[in-house]
Amino acid sequence: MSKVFDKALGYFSNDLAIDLGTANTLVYVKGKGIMLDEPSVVAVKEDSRGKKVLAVGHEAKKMLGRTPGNIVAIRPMKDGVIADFEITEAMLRHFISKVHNSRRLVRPRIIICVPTGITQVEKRAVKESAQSAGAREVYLIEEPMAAAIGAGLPITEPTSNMVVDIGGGTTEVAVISLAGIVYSKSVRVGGDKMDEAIMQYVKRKYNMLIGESTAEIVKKTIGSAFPNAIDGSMDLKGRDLVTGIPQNITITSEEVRKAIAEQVDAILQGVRIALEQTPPELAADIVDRGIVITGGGALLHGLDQLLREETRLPITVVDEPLKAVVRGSGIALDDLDTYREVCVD
Ligand SMILES: Nc1ncnc2c1ncn2[C@@H]1O[C@H](COP(=O)(O)OP(=O)(O)OP(=O)(O)O)[C@@H](O)[C@H]1O
Repeated sequence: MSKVFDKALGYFSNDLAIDLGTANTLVYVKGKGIMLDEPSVVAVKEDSRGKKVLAVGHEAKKMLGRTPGNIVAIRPMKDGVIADFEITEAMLRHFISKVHNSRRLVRPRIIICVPTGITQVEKRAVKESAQSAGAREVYLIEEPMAAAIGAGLPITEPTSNMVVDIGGGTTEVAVISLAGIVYSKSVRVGGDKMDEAIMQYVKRKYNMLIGESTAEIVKKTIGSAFPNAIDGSMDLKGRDLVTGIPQNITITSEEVRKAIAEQVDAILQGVRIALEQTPPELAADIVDRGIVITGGGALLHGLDQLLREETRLPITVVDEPLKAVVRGSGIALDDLDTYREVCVD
């Protein structure tokens, strides 16, 4: 294991950058790269003695919707912020010890990403959660800033860049110039609400219940934001709500596109409002440079086409959009002296 010498403390330390997302948590270890990429899910057993964590990450996600009575699979982050403090801390502690191979090292410095729209109380919750999980110092970086750094945009130059980061719980639209966020808008709509909309559609149209993991697979496989961006269908198994008997249905990409249209439209509205409210000098840069889209939602078929059609601007999907935020936070961690100014209190 390569380690980085911490001059200030005279120890070897393994500092971390964490993208603590609603859907996924990714961890970058200084000097090593992205060492963990797991769903933000924790399986918890609850009895008279209290709560016990049974599984975290991939293992816990497999249990979603399949758990017996006293075991629940919890997603402790909701809409980009901590919904369950205790479970978030347990999840962070588990992930930190996993990347450190359970070795006791000097307590790490941690950069952790937060959405732009969150309150001071919510920021404090993230900091305290990371401290309780073992951090000695915690720096916060806003997700679109991290995404912009991860996308290789020239964030310190006096030119503006627009980033749209579409995650599980939130969509963040930000205009960045001279190492600061000049304008930002956070919409609490992302991939999770699309999954819910697919579940609702199947329930309404076919009288059938499907789980959120199935809805997510449908979205990723045949979901789209633009007509004819993908053509196909999927067979789904579920339970008939009336008879209670397992049944099969076939759902088409066109049906899925319509089912998630409201959520896609909310994202588009967020981008439109951001463009309208961006100061004119900065807007001129955006006309030239266009918009960069990041986050898992950027992978939705045809979303780039839709944004191109509706805004008439150049749209670029960043490479490996699910990793842009953690990549950017990692770059900031590797050169904290330069990037400290982009961190927020
Ligand atoms: N190929 C794909 N097509 C459509 N959506 C996808 C695809 N791959 C991943 N997603 C969606 O992207 C979302 C996860 O993205 P990401 O990991 O960037 O979010 P997050 O950082 O966990 O959430 P947030 O930023 O809201 O806290 C999920 O809703 C997931 O279903």
